[in-house]
Amino acid sequence: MDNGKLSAVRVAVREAPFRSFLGRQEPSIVQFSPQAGNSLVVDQNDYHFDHAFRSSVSQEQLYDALIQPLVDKLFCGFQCTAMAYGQTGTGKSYSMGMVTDKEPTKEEHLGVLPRCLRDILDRVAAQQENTAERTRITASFIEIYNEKAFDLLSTSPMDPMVTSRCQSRTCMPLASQQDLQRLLQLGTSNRHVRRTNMNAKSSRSHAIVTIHVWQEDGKELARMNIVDLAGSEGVRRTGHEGVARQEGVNINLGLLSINKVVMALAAGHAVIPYRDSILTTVLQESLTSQSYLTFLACISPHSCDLTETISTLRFAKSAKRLRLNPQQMNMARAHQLQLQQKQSMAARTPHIFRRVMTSSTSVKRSRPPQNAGAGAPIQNSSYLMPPKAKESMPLMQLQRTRSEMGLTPKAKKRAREELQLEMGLIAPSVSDMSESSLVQPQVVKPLALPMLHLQRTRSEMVLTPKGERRGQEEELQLDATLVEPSRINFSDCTQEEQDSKAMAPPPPPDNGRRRSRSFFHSSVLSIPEEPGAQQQQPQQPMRCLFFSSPFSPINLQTADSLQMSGILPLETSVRPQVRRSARLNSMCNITQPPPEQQHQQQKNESVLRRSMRLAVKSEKGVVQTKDLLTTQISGSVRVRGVRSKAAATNWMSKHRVMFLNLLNTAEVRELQKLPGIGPKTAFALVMQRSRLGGFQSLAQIESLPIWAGKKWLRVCQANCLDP
Ligand SMILES: Nc1ncnc2c1ncn2[C@@H]1O[C@H](COP(=O)(O)OP(=O)(O)OP(=O)(O)O)[C@@H](O)[C@H]1O
Repeated sequence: MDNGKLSAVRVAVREAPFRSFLGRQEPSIVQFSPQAGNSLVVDQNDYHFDHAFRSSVSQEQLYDALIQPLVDKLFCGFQCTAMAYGQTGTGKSYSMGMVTDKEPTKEEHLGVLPRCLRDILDRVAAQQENTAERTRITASFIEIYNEKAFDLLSTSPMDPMVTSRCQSRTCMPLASQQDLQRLLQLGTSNRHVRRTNMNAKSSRSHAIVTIHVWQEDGKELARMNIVDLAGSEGVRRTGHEGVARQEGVNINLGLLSINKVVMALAAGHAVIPYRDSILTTVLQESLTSQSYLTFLACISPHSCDLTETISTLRFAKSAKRLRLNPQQMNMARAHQLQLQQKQSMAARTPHIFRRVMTSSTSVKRSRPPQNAGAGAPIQNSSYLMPPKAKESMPLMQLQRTRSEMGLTPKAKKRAREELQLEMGLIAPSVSDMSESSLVQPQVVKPLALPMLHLQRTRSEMVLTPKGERRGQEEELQLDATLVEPSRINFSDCTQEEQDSKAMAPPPPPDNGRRRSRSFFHSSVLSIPEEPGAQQQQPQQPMRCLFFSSPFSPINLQTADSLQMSGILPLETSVRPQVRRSARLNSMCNITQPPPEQQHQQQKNESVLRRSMRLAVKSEKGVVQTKDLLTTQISGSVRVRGVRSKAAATNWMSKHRVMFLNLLNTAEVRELQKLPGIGPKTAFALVMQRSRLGGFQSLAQIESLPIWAGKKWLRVCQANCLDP
């Protein structure tokens, strides 16, 4: 069966016969086009639908043209809904086959429901002849009356249903037409019906009969909803007062809400008002992307009903604009499961994003693996991230890149520092000490670096040449400061000495020059340093016991690095948090690593230093090395030419995929953290995603009607995407 041929939303109009009790025969206000069977003119307005049925159309013709294709879809595993809408007394219940008389209904008057069931039972019988598969058919019948849902097949049909979407309904097995007749009789006897000026047996409630097709193993293969909406009516025209009037008001409320939902969906609005009424809440599943939807708009030929007829046609017209993307129920379940898995994964990681995006100081570290002895070099720095965070690396990288965009230069620098910290490029800051006492010395993990480098390259693509130069300079300075890490030892000091060292008063202003836009202004690297102390320290090699590592950020600058970077020592101002962290950490009783580990650390240090030197020389053109490791370690060396273009293209395609994945999986609160996406847009995206059953491409997202003006362009720019 070709799934593509049948439009997901089909709209048909059926003209009702003249109401005999009105006692007049007048020309119909509806003119049908003699050529096309799908156009009509009412009040000089043209309307085009999938089908336009005259009053003379038979029930069978209507069924064959409109509903039979739905039954085909039902057996392909799709959820299908047929809904009759229109003014009271225009034949909705008649068309849908929801009326039961004491005498058996004549064959020609059988409506959609009995025909549909007959079709389904015939197919099931044919299927069972050919295969060993056993398929079960059941049906439920609920009504929505006065904004309350009632299970008409339950033992207490007068008690309103509790669950908002009426998921738990009484189902009756259907094996024959007699079963259906019993079901309809039971249901309609419990349904609210009243005599009105317009209809002797006017339905005062919206009725939904759902036929479920079950597989042998108890899985639901598909379902068909047959919806007979109560008729729209002018309260004055029905001549009702009291309870009946209130019924009319509630009927109109439900119809108005369904109207609003359809219009909002058709217009691609961000917020779909499903919750406006119980009717739309119950029908929510059928009015989203999951279902094949068929509307039958029933209209009156009488001129006195012109207003209602035009209103019904307007509704049908807006329904025609709906674009749905039905999914097979089993596939939808699999997709739903997949989505749930992804969402739960994403839900575990926002704390990581938040830290990278909003933290201006430190990145917390997790405990290293148990087998890593104190002070032992850890070959894989990825342990810095919690295991759950490692699962979601692509998302994190996306967020990081994103976090760099749209930030102030200072915040961007901090983000980069944090990124480097996570990648194990630099040692933890003093402000991390309270938590980082458990962190072991690290070796730069080369494999973790290409992404970082590409992210930088990308992030610089949107910078001005000046900004780019400044970024490079700053990175170079950062790299240079990393080359020569030195040590400090608080362990040999008493508490007072430690405090006095840490809280030394700032020197006079002429003691050093402060860089106004330096990395060192962030708490990660804003480490006080006395020029004199630099010479004294090497005499007695000291080790930062808080990290059991020589890569202490306490004193990262040396004469060499200063020479390279051109950075003068910072004045010895000490930030309060540094002092506090130092005090706290000095209280921790951490033992000094054994000599062999110290030796290993020194070796690591020298390897890092050499790599950095090479990288810096390469930047200056002294060493034309293609050593990727060197290039990556420098962080500031730009790969130019063809290779850089290819890398950028590669990066962009990966980035686009990651971005699309994120939009397909993230929840509203995660989406709204993305640059350029606010809470409303995030909500709109999630609604559209649920409507469409997931986004296929960024182009599809771009075409959504939720982007006003150049909003999408701005989102792309803010997220490093090619628009
Ligand atoms: N196409 C038709 N052919 C024959 N009889 C029809 C047709 N359409 C409607 N009727 C008759 O008109 C009467 C009203 O129809 P019906 O109850 O289906 O209207 P309705 O739109 O469901 O009204 P309400 O919204 O008030 O329930 C019924 O007696 C029905 O048999």
